[in-house]
Amino acid sequence: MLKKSANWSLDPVLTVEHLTMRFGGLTAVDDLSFNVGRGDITALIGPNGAGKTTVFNCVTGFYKPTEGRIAMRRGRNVPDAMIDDLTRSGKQFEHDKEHAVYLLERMADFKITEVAGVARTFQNIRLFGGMTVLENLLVAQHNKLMNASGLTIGGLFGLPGYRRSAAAAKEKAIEWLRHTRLLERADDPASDLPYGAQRRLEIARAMCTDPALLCLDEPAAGLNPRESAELNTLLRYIRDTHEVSVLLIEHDMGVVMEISDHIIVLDYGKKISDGSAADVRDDPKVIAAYLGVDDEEVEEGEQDLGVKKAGSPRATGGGQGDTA
Ligand SMILES: Nc1ncnc2c1ncn2[C@@H]1O[C@H](COP(=O)(O)OP(=O)(O)OP(=O)(O)O)[C@@H](O)[C@H]1O
Repeated sequence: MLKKSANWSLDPVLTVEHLTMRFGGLTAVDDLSFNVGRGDITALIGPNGAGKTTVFNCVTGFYKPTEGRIAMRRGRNVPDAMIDDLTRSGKQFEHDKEHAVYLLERMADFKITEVAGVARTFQNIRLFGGMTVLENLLVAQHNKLMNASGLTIGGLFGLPGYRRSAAAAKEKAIEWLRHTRLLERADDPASDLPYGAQRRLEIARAMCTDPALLCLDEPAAGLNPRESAELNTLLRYIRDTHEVSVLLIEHDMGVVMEISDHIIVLDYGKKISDGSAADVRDDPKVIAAYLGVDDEEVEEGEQDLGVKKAGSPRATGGGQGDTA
């Protein structure tokens, strides 16, 4: 069952405003604004080259946007005024007793994960292949452990605080191995896992950093139908049980339409639709630009919509059959 309330306008966890990213003469993301609702699964979709990965890279600090504000909001109903005050202050983040705001465009990528609570997975799996499955999850918690050690050798060799944190890190890793059905493979090298299991391990690793927002870049790519169904169950579990908001890029429309509370559609770096799965599915702009019409019809649709090409060639066939 999909949730009905429009969390993205009532209580956003992420607010992206006027985001623009230029690479030389190419505008990959063009004055884009959208919200991600707290506790929602939000999908960012669009044809190949629409700018989805560039948006992800801006949100997670891999790119510094050319223009725009990206505000991560922790705590319920963060007042807009708090974000405006922070923007004027020139600081990266601010908090009071109930809320915290982080301006991600001002923060380094590691701080976005560690401090602002945004975790991500990649289109191309990036695990430590030579390490065991369990070690991959412990490494993800390295920073927390180093802090618990007091950053001293003495700490590493025996402070009770460090021992407690090490035990908690292992417990958390085992919990996520269980949720992702990888416990039996805990001692195997990560590179020995089949592809679908490596994708689940990436999600487990991201969850071990205790994120408030989990960003997944094509999590269903390369999965078979059974694995895609399992992914849906896992993402719902993460949303419902751990109160984590999820933002995903996905080409598999079966996955997107089934699990998304909210869908944002990009074409040539601009937002062309934004709403529930039903709203987006029935939107003629989306059908023209994305959902499997041939090139000629896409051209006509774009002319009708006045969508301006960014000057880059777009790969054809960026539909659901592409990567699934
Ligand atoms: N680092 C970069 N340097 C130059 N151009 C880039 C860079 N990254 C992305 N682009 C260009 O920006 C545009 C948007 O690319 P992006 O990868 O964000 O699209 P996408 O929607 O994620 O596509 P796909 O579905 O194929 O992954 C494309 O024209 C791409 O070639």
